[in-house]
Amino acid sequence: MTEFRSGFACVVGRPNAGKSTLTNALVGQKVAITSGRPQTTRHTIRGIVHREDAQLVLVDTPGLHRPRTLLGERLNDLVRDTLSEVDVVLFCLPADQKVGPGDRFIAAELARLEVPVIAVVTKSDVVGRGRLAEHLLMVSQLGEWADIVPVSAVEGYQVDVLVDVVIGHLPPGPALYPDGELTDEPETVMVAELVREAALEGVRDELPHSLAVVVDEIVPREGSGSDGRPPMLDVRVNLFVERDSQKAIIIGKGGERLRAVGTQARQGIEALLGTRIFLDLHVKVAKDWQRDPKQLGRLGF
Ligand SMILES: Nc1nc2c(ncn2[C@@H]2O[C@H](COP(=O)(O)OP(=O)(O)OP(=O)(O)O)[C@@H](O)[C@H]2O)c(=O)[nH]1
Repeated sequence: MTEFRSGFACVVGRPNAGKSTLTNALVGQKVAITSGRPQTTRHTIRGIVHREDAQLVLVDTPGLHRPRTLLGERLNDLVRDTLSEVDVVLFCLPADQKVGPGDRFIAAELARLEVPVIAVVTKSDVVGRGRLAEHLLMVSQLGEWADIVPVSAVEGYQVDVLVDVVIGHLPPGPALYPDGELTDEPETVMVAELVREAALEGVRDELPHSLAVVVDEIVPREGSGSDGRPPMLDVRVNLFVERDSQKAIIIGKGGERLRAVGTQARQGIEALLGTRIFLDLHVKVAKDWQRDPKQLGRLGF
């Protein structure tokens, strides 16, 4: 049995180099779920690659992710810190563009690090073999790379090879994060809290005590995310009240109030999850749920 490996990587490269598309191809659909979630690392997690034998956590590099500013300035200490804290750096160099001053600038900065850097030649599907070979040669002369891997994130070409190569550079260690979307307790609790807050805005009386909000599921919308943007998420939430009269209050005349609740909650949830969502709210009556142990359990109390 091979030893389990885990660690952090970040993807760098000049604007339009294919960083986001590559990140999404590496992590499949999980990127949106994990984006914007600060955890034990103080860096924002862009996605997690879960495998039988390894876990790779892709983190954002402040500044290098907005390389337009980078080209004008020196890399600041923060960026250098981040880059020296990860286990491996993926440097994207698009095959359809000549190695230019922007790439040389980043290469020079990366040369100062101790961390292994993998040169990833992105978009190899858009050029012929001759051009690709030429580009690989130019890239190999640009610096000291731990590996050079040509990929096409759009066609999925060599993405698995790249994952193997990256994991080869990770230290042995246990998984850092749980597998599976909904195991992330704090996130679903926060989503429920945002809905609850919106639903209770302007209402008084006993309703606050009678309302239980439960996140049913958070799943990526099928087919979304192929454009390089984080996938859109379907967020389904149940609002449990104790009486029909309370249900009527939450829903409002012609559903007007529930729509307003949805609009308000959606803004907060999108900011939290860092992606577009479709928020599906269902109001249900669970009679006297507060006094019923079975129901309490089901509602997460
Ligand atoms: N044909 C092809 N196009 C690609 C590939 N990867 C990315 N692209 C396209 O290249 C463009 C830039 O890709 P992004 O992933 O947004 O690049 P980025 O480096 O994240 O860009 P910035 O956010 O500006 O730094 C998009 O139009 C992608 O669709 C690829 O493997 N093949």
